[in-house]
Amino acid sequence: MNALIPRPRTRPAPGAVHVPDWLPAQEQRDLVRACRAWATGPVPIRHTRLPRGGVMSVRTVCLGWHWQPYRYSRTADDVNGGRVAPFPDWLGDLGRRALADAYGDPGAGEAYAPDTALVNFYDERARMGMHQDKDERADDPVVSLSVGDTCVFRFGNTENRGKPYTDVELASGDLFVFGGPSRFAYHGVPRTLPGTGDPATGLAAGRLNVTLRVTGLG
Ligand SMILES: O=C(O)CCC(=O)C(=O)O
Ligand SMILES: [Fe+2]
Repeated sequence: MNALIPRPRTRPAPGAVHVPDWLPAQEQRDLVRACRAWATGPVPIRHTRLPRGGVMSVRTVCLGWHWQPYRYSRTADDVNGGRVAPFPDWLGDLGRRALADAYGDPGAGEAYAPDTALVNFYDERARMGMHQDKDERADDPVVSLSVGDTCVFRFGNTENRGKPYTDVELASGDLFVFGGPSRFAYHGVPRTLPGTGDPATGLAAGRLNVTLRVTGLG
């Protein structure tokens, strides 16, 4: 929900930009509707299984390429073997607009060609530990869009999971981009703030996050 006083843009690290209230309400609703459809299949949204037997508390469904720890494939071999839904053109357009706005660089926007999206759903207990997005074979920026409950997004350094890091609140409609020197920075979601989302988005509870990436895979 929009605050009376707009939240300022911040740059927690070089190449990392937080743009509050970037996605208009109607597009948040459209994104929720699309995520709801993707969550049903061809590969259903699921708690990702980790190699050591654990499961992630977040539920994830992928577009374009399927991600499982720690690789991308065209088929969801750890779910139902299905081929993931295609990465839609409109989502690429959204990513180009996002990047151009975040960096104030129309050229960077035009050149951006994401080919995968990870759609994450957080219920009130879900969290994501500090990690790097490093299974891509390209160093193009990651574009992240959030809808629903606000979360604490921890954006760290490229060396380790610890300090220095910056905690940023990502609210519904916020954009976060990390590229350049921050592309391989550790980041995570220590918690969400249940009840902070506006049900008018179509999401009665929880948080959706969509990250767009360039896999560099052919
Ligand atoms: O939920 C978020 O804001 C971050 C998600 C994330 O880091 C990931 O999917 O790799
Ligand atoms: Fe990540």
